[in-house]
Amino acid sequence: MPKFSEAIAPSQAFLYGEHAVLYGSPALAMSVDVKTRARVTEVEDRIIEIRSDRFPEGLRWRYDEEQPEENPLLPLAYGLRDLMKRYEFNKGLIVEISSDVPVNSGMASSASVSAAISAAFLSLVGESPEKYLLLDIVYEFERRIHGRASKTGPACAVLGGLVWIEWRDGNMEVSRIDSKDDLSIVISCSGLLSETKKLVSMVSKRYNEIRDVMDRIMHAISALTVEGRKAIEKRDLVRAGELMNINHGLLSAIGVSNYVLDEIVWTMRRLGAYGAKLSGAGGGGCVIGLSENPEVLAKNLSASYPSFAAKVSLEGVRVIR
Ligand SMILES: Nc1ncnc2c1ncn2[C@@H]1O[C@H](COP(=O)(O)OP(=O)(O)O)[C@@H](O)[C@H]1O
Ligand SMILES: C[C@@](O)(CCOP(=O)(O)O)CC(=O)O
Repeated sequence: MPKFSEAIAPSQAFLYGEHAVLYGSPALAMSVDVKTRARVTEVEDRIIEIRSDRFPEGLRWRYDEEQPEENPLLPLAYGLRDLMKRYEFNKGLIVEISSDVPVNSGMASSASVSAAISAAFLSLVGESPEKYLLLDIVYEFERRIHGRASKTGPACAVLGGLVWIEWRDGNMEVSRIDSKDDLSIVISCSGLLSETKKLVSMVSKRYNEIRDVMDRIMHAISALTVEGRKAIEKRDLVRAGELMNINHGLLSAIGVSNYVLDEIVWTMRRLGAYGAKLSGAGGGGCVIGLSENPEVLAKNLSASYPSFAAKVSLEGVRVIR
């Protein structure tokens, strides 16, 4: 039996502060109990092969003989190649990914996958890194995939729970707040792709063009994120929902919402949500909402959009074999 290891990692919902977190604001996100599983198997051939149920074309790369062809899985292969060098692993790997996380949906599928494969690889080579070291490794993957990125997705995938991102002296610091498992949200999917890299650069262009205006919006998002944290910690869902509504309005203002996302947000509100907003990069992807009864809201929304209730995952990435 070839040597292998397997790990499982949760995904993310942005409660407050996406985009603005790239401009110095804090962010609050929830690790979501919708997960990615990755198995990493050692092989003698010097290859990196990635198979994924979401990317049926896969990738196979003889890493010291050929240049790999363009492929959406390439950033993962490059990230693995770096890890293999760092841990002096001179063989090959077959990586099998199966994920319940919708791709390009604002749920940080990229970070969830990167955390599962990094943790599985490290276990294969007999390492059990401290969580914050693993977080830095996953953040490197994230930067390969997106270019400019915050640590929010990696923190949700690695640490689990509610994660707080803030800037101190020019560095992004990550901490876990709260440790109760009683938070659930509703997630509704637009079916439209949310292309993180494209949206981040669109916002950056706008920021450079009308900086005074954009700075004020980012500042308002920063303030509401701080208030949002207080409301979430107190489990004051009414106030937390109200702040989500404000956050969604400001995300619309910076240009990352659209007709479909706004329609889902309004449908959630009409069906009784305390508040709703797009989650992640926007332009498509998912909308999240807070409600007294997320199961019932998700069921009612399902008539119009694929929707489900999702619980906070207190557990971050975990090696399972
Ligand atoms: N199930 C998966 N299998 C393999 N790679 C994945 C999977 N999910 C995400 N990825 C990687 O992450 C990229 C998508 O990341 P991104 O555009 O940020 O979407 P998201 O907002 O869902 O993170 C994919 O192009 C791929 O490299
Ligand atoms: C726009 C941004 O704030 C969130 C992107 O989230 P996602 O890739 O859509 O899950 C970028 C980031 O935080 O890395």
